[in-house]
Amino acid sequence: MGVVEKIKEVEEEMARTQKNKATSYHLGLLKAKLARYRQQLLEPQTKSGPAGTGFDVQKSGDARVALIGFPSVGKSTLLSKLTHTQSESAAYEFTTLTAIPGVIEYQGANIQLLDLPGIVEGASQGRGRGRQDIAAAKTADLIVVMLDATKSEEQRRLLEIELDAVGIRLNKTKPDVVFKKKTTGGITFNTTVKLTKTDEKTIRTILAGYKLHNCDVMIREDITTDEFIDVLIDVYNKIDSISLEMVDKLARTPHTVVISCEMDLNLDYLVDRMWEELNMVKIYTKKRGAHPDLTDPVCMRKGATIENVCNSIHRSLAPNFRYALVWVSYLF
Ligand SMILES: Nc1nc2c(ncn2[C@@H]2O[C@H](COP(=O)(O)OP(=O)(O)OP(=O)(O)O)[C@@H](O)[C@H]2O)c(=O)[nH]1
Ligand SMILES: [K+]
Ligand SMILES: [Mg+2]
Repeated sequence: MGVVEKIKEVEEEMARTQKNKATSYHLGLLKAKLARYRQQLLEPQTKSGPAGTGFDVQKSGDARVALIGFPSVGKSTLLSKLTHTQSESAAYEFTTLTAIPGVIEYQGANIQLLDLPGIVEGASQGRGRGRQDIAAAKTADLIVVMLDATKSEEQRRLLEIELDAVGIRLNKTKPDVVFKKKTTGGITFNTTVKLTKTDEKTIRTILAGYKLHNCDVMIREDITTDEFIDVLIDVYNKIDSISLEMVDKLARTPHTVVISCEMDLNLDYLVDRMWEELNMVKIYTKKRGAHPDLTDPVCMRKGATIENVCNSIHRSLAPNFRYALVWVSYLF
């Protein structure tokens, strides 16, 4: 049985299983199993072609944002607008066949933007370049899901199905969960509210499914098991071609940004929103007795440790590290 069939089987069993206190542990196990299979689905297949087909783009900069969506929604046009890289765009589908990286310079940070080939229906089951697309998206700190404002709402549902099949959830509010990976120490689990829709055992099972054995988890909201994952923004492009009423309606949808690449509408706002969602902090290093160099920050995601900062400067720094003085300013 292939992985896709196994996933189907588990999903069916989950659908058959009534959700209640007595079954929640069993459902958690199934969920972890699903997570494992999904991960397998994302692992590169050796027989699917020569290595280095353009998807192994080296991570660079301070964070990575992946552009994902159906063909011809304007992903490449956006990359060419926001970065110095030109990615070919055209009116026909599948213009882009590999991952094209560009760099957005913002507030002293370099954000890598990845333009990806269009996703096809069935991508999650290995059709088209979907597998590589999704694998690349999974390496990103933020996924921008791009949609065509001139197309029907159906596209969103179809894309949702593809992304959901690999554990990427579309347009869900980011739950108030703080999650920190560690190298040792096991899992510490804390909640500030009573969990009524999931429980510690289930979440531990899910973490194990993702091979996360050492991390701190702090949950500050009564989440469901499903909400335990992902960060993304939905972007509707081509608003130059729809009615104002329609633009207004789309713009009011939560976690949604409306833009027009062609008419340069709202692109700055999109970058602001990416930055916000990425939760970046700027760290300025300084020498004793000297002012910090405010032109050249080290940019990290919120929650980064001093060790992460050291490693981002130079690999030799952390082993010889003794102490750090840290000043925090909330005035950005
Ligand atoms: N009206 C309008 N057309 C746009 C806009 N942005 C892009 N387009 C057009 O949409 C078509 C597809 O753009 P691409 O950037 O190639 O789209 P893509 O998503 O990269 O497509 P694939 O690489 O084939 O998946 C081109 O003809 C663009 O000129 C926009 O804001 N408004
Ligand atoms: K295209
Ligand atoms: Mg393209």
